[in-house]
Amino acid sequence: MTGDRCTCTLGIPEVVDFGGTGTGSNDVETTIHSSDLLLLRNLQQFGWCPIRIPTEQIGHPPPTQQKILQMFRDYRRKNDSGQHIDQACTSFSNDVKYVSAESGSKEGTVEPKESLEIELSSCIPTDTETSAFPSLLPDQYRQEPSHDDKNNIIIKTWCQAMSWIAHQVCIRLDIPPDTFLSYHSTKPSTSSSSSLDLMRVFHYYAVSVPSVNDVDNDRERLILGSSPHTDWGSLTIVWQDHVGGLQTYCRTCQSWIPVPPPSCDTASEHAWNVIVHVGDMASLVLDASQITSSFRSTKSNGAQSDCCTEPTANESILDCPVKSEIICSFWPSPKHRVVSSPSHERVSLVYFAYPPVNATLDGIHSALHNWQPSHRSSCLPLDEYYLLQDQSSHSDNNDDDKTLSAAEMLTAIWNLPIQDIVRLKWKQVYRGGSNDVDENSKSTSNEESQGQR
Ligand SMILES: O=C(O)CCC(=O)C(=O)O
Ligand SMILES: [Fe+2]
Repeated sequence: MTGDRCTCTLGIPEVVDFGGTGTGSNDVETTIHSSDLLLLRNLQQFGWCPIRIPTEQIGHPPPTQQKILQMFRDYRRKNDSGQHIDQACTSFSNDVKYVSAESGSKEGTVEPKESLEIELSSCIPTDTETSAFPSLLPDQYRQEPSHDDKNNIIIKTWCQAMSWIAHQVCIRLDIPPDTFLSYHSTKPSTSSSSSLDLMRVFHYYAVSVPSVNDVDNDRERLILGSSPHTDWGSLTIVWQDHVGGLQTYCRTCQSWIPVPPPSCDTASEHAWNVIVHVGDMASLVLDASQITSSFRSTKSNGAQSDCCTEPTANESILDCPVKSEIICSFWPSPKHRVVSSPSHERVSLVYFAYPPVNATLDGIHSALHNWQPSHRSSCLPLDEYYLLQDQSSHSDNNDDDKTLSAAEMLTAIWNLPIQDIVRLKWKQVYRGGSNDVDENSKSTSNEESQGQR
């Protein structure tokens, strides 16, 4: 099944315009208030929503394909000239990491792309720099910066812009931003250094489809730049160029639906056209079915519930498992993938936002207790959440290791600090090489890794 138009009645979500002037199709939906409702409706119905933000709100023009491709050329030129012989992973500065091939599935299929990666904590202006967003460029950089400095500043500016957009989504929906996000744009110094948020700049190669033999004639051959997955965190903000290739899975009509790329007209410097994806953590804490409440009800009254009693010191949390295999969430976590084009290279920016490092899913669930997103919810099997899947490659699996079911995994992570959950996931997706994952860094330093979601 390819990216055909969805045949069910759901269609695709309408663009939400943060500028309030609308896309021209329906003026009723274009006031600020109704655009917030549309955003909420889209996240409830689809788990994702296209958003247009006028450039003047962000203060910096959106990326262009040309600019991003130039960055990768700059990196390669520098690398070829041997300047980074000892730091194969470091790009324009110590903050920006280059990641080459990635293996995106358990089977180890290599995804034809490269990326540059930066953590939000590296993007916050220090006290000596300007802290006023969106005037991000420190004075020192206004004098003739080097090529690398320019790339470095631009990437940081994009990262801040994407972080700001995630923050705006929460504000517009009245979600306390410090439940879903670790960073307030109004308080740049607050706990930024311990944020897990990161942005990746992707370059997907144009890959031609191998010739189809007779046996496979009726099956379409797709090259996946990013294999199907859900994102682990709270919110993901994606900017894609006009080539497109991002697709989301419609669980109703069971087919892949293209996420429309901005047309060449709208891909102008006047607006940022992005997509917000609900991440697994956000979806799980917005549990409408109350399956995750069984932990708290046993904790608060210590009584036997239909789950079990709170584990004693000698029992593991796994003695108190989630029984259900299905969750009904106010916001579904959308499964998505990227299909490589046979003829056009594609670029994107992907910003992965996580809750505060020391928060727990349980704590966020409680904090959002009074946040009523209305009553619509979608039910999906727990094993649809990649956060709850064991993403270790088959060859990494020791036969003695018991693989946890998705329900057991949810039980196991429910009260863990977010940073521990994410560390666990990095370990699962780390591929190959003799070096251990550097737990202080979100990057692996060898040739083949799997992307953070
Ligand atoms: O490049 C894109 O458009 C999306 C990639 C993605 O979904 C991811 O890296 O998690
Ligand atoms: Fe993703």
